Amino acid sequence: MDKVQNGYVPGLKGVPATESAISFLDGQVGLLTYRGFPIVDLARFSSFEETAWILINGGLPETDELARFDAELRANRRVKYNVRDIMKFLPIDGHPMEALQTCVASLGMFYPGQERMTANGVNADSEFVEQMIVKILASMATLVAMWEHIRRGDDPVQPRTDLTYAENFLYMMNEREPDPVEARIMDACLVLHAEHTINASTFSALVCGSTLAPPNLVVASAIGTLAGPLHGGANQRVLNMLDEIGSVEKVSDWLDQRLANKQVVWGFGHREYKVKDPRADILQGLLEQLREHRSGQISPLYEIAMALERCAEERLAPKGIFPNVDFYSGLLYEALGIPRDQFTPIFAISRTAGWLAHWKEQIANNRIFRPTQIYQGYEPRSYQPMSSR
Ligand SMILES: CC(=O)SCCNC(=O)CCNC(=O)[C@H](O)C(C)(C)COP(=O)(O)OP(=O)(O)OC[C@H]1O[C@@H](n2cnc3c(N)ncnc32)[C@H](O)[C@@H]1OP(=O)(O)O
Ligand SMILES: O=C([O-])CC(=O)C(=O)O
Repeated sequence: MDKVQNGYVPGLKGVPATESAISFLDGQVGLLTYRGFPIVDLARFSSFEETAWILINGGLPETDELARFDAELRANRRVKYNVRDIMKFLPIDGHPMEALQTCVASLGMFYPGQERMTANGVNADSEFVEQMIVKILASMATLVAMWEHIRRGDDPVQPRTDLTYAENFLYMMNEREPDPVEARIMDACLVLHAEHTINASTFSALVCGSTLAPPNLVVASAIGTLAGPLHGGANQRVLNMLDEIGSVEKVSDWLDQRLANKQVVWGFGHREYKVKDPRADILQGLLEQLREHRSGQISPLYEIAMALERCAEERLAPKGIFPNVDFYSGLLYEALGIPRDQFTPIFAISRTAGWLAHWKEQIANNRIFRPTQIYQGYEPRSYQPMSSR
């Protein structure tokens, strides 16, 4: 039961935090649209580049608009050598989300221009906004792949400009040109994770953006929020959980035990959806596509995941708890050769499009976020110096 006292709603459940025209979801029927376009169509027919453009600019691009945006993204894939040097100082066993946050936070020092945010009394100059959107979005994949090589003690693989965003990411991660079917699957994953109304990390981005902080720090703040296991960090935990279950036969007992211990099942449940997340369905479809492409060869963990979903039909579905976007994504990433602790950074690459779209929307009509609280502490009381306590 959700407590509402004196207007305070824990977790701000159901409380509107902003007005936005970027995405819409209906959690009763499992509908998600970006700028009005259904996610099913975007995942099938669009690309990450076009989806990012749609989110940031509001509608479908003309051919030349998309070509220009794509060319700018390609041209901005390289990051300064100094960013690489920062990575070299980070502990190799640190979580990639921490490495990513550190490096994204540093970008503003290498690409300055913060003073332009408040130029001439307006909240931002549009050229700076567009430049930073491209710079940050283009850098994300490079930073994630760069950390993968640096932590292994290898030289990073330089980005290529002749590949799409998704192809280039897989190329930089795996040091080989990706199979076209695999690249298309990665592209669809990036589309699917790009935006999701006012989730926790986007809210974090909005709060940070509302202070007119620079966009690299807006994204860094969102990365920190996405990292938690109740949010984007669940995708990594799903795979570890499937490993722990071990086999299809053990699923039912494992789930009983888990629920009896009042532990959450990773990759299940959502604040907004009371049906299966539409993206989980699409991701499962992509897993099927990959299985067919590989002549039936896919991780045995996929069978365990499907068995868990079947068991949860009886035990969690009646409470409105279904697989969310994090449930099937990791199985795809693992099949594409990506280490588990890089699953959430991939989510961050994609969600950067949504974060920056919200940042742009926020600063165009800004008011600093400054909510209030219900004070539960002491009445004013007298301070005793240490000597008289
Ligand atoms: C990209 C994303 O962020 S998608 C979400 C990724 N996160 C996860 O997969 C982590 C597991 N899921 C969860 O912890 C939750 O479902 C959240 C954080 C996503 C949503 O949280 P809330 O909207 O606050 O729901 P809340 O935690 O209040 O759950 C309501 C009830 O469902 C139960 N519940 C919710 N999710 C789960 C779950 N995954 N497993 C078991 N029980 C669950 C809660 O225990 C609670 O039960 P109760 O009413 O008996 O106390
Ligand atoms: O909307 C949320 O609460 C979580 C989220 O970001 C998503 O599901 O993509």
